Amino acid sequence: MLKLGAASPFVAVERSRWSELGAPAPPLAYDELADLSGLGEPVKLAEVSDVYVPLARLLELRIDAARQLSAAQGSFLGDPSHAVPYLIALGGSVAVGKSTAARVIVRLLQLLRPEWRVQLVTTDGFLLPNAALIEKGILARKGFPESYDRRALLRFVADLKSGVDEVHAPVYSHLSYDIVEGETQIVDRSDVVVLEGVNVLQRGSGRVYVSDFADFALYLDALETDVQRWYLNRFLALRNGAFQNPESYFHRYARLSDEEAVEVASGIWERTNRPNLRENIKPTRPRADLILEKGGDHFVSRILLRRA
Ligand SMILES: Nc1ncnc2c1ncn2[C@@H]1O[C@H](COP(=O)(O)OP(=O)(O)O)[C@@H](O)[C@H]1O
Ligand SMILES: CC(C)(COP(=O)(O)O)[C@@H](O)C(=O)NCCC(=O)O
Repeated sequence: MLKLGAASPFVAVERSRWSELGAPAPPLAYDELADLSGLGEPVKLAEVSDVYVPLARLLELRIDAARQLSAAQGSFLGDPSHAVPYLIALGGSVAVGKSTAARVIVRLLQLLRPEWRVQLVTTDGFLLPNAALIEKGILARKGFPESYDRRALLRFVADLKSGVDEVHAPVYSHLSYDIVEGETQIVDRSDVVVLEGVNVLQRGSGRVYVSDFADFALYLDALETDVQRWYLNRFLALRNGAFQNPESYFHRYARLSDEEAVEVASGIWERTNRPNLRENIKPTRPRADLILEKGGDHFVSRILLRRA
């Protein structure tokens, strides 16, 4: 392990050392991995066994320890505690690979502990509907802090962590590029919830933040030029796939040439996602408990872990 200097709260673990932790790997077939992956290349099996399996083992250890602590404190207080879900927050830029990593982590936790109910929630469900963003003149700032119903998101995590039996999250569609009216995701009887989104580690002007309710916070990091490339590639893949659907908000981009599509996506990146990364997302990195640093090939090269 590498010390990052006396003032750093993190220790750095090189991939080679990290990959030796927490073996053996639970069985995860290539086909299943392809299903869990996003639009691009499937996540490599080596990436799962070297990076995500040790991560899932570490999370398993921390979840067990948190449960023991909660039970011990409950018996000290003479108040057997009502089990509440363990909340894992996963933040990072648009297109850095959060949804992909979150799906892999959820699946590995399910394989490691089949008795646990593990659910995935994405914060895009808490975006304001397009009509409200248009009214406020901030449609081009989708993903910025003010584009979310922050109070509803805070309420959601507060309810979850205070043991409310059934909590509802609104649902966002990347196809219609809008909130799906009347649809909700039910989170109930969960042992573990992974909450993924650009904003999970952000703080506003309030006194309480989403991260106050997170038991463990992950930040997925990469060079901005790499993330931009992944964003453009995903946009090109969407143009060949989802955008062809007439229901898609971006259907008007379905017939763009490669060059035109890159120009449109670069514009969205430069006007919206890059400034959001610089102003609102990257500054949350030091709040994480664990940072995964990815190289240009999506491989995690280094892990920074907050000292326990
Ligand atoms: N580990 C990985 N290996 C290969 N490709 C990946 C990996 N993680 C993400 N990607 C690709 O990068 C793009 C962005 O990933 P995604 O999970 O959609 O990002 P986010 O949820 O952060 O916006 C997608 O096209 C996805 O297929
Ligand atoms: C809705 C999002 C902010 C969600 O980001 P996520 O947390 O899923 O990475 C993003 O997908 C988005 O739509 N950004 C707006 C600009 C764009 O179309 O890329």
